[in-house]
Amino acid sequence: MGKKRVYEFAKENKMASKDVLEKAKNVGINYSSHMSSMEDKEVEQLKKAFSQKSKSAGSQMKSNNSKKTKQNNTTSIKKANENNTASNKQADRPKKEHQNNAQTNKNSNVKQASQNKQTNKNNEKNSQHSKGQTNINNKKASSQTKNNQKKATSSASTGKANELPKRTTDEKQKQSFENKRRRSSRQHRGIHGGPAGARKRKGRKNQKPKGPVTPRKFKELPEILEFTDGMTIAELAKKLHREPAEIVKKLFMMGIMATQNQSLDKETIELLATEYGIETEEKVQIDLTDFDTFFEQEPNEDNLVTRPATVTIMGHVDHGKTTLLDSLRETKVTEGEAGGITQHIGAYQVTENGKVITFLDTPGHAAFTTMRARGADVTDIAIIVVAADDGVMPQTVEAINHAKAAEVPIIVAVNKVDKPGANPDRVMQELTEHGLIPEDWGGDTIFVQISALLNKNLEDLLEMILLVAEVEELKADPKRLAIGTVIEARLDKSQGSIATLLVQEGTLHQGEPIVVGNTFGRVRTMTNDKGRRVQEAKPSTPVEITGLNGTPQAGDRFVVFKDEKTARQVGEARAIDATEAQRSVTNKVTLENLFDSLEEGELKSVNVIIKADVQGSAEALAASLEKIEVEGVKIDIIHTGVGAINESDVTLASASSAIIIGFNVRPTVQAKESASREEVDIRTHQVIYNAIDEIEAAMTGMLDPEYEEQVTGQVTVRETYAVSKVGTIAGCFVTDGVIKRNSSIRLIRNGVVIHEGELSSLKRFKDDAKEVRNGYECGLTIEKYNDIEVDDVIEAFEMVEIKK
Ligand SMILES: Nc1nc2c(ncn2[C@@H]2O[C@H](COP(=O)(O)OP(=O)(O)OP(=O)(O)O)[C@@H](O)[C@H]2O)c(=O)[nH]1
Repeated sequence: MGKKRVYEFAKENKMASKDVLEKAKNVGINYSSHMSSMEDKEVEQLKKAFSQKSKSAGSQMKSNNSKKTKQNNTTSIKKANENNTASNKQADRPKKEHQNNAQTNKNSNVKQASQNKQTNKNNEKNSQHSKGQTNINNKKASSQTKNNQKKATSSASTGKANELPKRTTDEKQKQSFENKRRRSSRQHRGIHGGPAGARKRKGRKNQKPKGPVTPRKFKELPEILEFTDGMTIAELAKKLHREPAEIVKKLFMMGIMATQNQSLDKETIELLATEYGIETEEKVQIDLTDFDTFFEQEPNEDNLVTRPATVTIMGHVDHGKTTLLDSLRETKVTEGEAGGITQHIGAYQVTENGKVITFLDTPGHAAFTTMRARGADVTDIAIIVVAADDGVMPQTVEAINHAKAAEVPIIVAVNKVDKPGANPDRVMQELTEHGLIPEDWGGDTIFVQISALLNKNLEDLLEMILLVAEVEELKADPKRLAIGTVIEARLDKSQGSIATLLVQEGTLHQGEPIVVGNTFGRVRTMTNDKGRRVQEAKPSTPVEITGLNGTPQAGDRFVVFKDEKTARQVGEARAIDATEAQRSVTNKVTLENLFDSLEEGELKSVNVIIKADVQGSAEALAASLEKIEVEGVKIDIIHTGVGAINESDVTLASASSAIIIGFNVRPTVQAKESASREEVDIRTHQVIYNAIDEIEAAMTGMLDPEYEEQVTGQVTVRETYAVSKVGTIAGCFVTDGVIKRNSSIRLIRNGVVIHEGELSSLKRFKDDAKEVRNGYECGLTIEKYNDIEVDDVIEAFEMVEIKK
């Protein structure tokens, strides 16, 4: 038996590897990780150190659970601090405890004093993010944080004030409603501004001496003025318990002219508050449609509990990713569940030593990166599978780089060790070049040699995952409203949209209002990875849900809201935002926008993908298309293939801004869906020439059109009438061709062009005319031009595009 490793020692002594590492450090032994091997002498030394510790910590070390021990210690430290007895014991404790201690000490006064209050608040805050306004204003807003104490006392005195820094959604909704009302009332006043304003002024003049119409009870100024940027004077007046007129006056004295309904900026409001001698606190409005708000929310430390790790398996093609996922699923999932049949929902959980691990069921870094690209970082640990008989391959390197880019810890699973040509050492050697050095060679990467096919060493792999998870200290707050990420989503004929969600924080319950990506709804049903209906899903748990009004996409994030109304509003707003965003970035090439793309210099060649019923037609079409060249713009065939246009063609087209031409083939349903989502242009034809013509026409159309002037007719001015408000009307006779209402004109006097412009009216007798032909009389006026004289000649012309 070889040397003992740190994690084995930890396991034997029923404690966390992390604690062992720390203790070792304290006694002067530096292990690089939990995989480090221990000298016998060190084992003894550590045992001694721990037994001393257990003496000094009293009965607490007796606890079996190492985590518990840590917590117990911390709580006891807290207590000790409170009693001011901690200092005697400190020398004995490991470094981390010192840190804890110091921190607790530091925090204890401030924290402890406010904690009761704060905890309640936080609880409320965290568990009710649908109520929107979180404590952000505490962080960002208050320009006067020094005033916190004051605030505390004032808020303590009134229950309502106590809640103020935390804006609830109700308040937020009220606020946005208020804003709308304000806007509409402003508009209203805009329309009826005169009379309303006048009435007010009159009223004030007449009634002021007699006192206000609605006598207001005198109220003290608030101690803190809570405001939002852009508040109106009227709104501020309410907050300040003062008449708006008084504020208008005050501002006037400060040199700021403003009316009651005028919005004031932050600086002015702060100035005004200074005038009144009170402090300000800005309330920052949270945009509920921005999910970052929920994902970046400070956790409520008191609620944090350990959560399962989420693992993604990556590696080169055929190195055994799927086999590993299947083996783990078959041996581990079904094992624990009597008659359990695993469902493919995109993720599943296995239990090892009573601890749960969540595996994402889509192997490969493409899915991993797509998720990341959409802002979803769900993976905690990456397993890089490398076949021992094949070694490090291009996609192995890619996978390593993807994992490194995501800053996710890596475990290497050297697979297929059962194979005759297996050479695990070579794999290790090759991986060192990519920064993955095994523990035995002085590095800190965990390598496990497995055979996914024969289920060999899978337990070891799971144990290592648990070990890394433990070191990572993965925690989540199950008490808040759930947030997380879509793992998979599809449209089902009978059930509608089905999405697999991975809960990342909070607990998801059946029936909750939810916004998923740009869709929303209520969680109608929840099914777990074993196909069982469940009522709730805790952090790191994947569940399949129904009840959404649309189908989200993998990698979309979800947020649960307290009430359906907010969920609907947020969902609808996000859908609108997404449509607008999509509209503004239409960079996909379609035959329609081909010309614009070329004009902006984005394209020098047009990428085309050809799918045909037989290879011969595909090649013929490709050859013909490649011959088209219009003004230096060429066709570039990036892919040809036989068979229906599938999703992969669309993905390729989307990634390379290509147009897909189908000859005698149609797109599959999925391809059609994905093409409309990705805005990929698919053109299908039965006749080769039509396909060529269409492309050629589009390419011709996309070239800069050239125009030439075409004179359509001539008229002579016979009379002129000066009409006030209209200008000069010319009574004319069409001597040649035709003059149209939308013609451009040139006014010629004695052979000299004296004006060029547009008509502003053209009439036959009293009626407006679209055009007047040769031999008829007409009346006309010229836009913004009145210097028309009898015998002037008016030439009508049009700019006509020259066909190439
Ligand atoms: N001998 C042996 N063969 C294995 C082992 N693991 C996987 N294989 C075989 O290797 C081949 C590829 O395995 P997959 O699991 O499909 O590999 P993959 O990495 O998922 O491949 P892609 O999905 O194409 O990326 C299959 O024929 C497996 O049976 C193993 O441990 N030992």
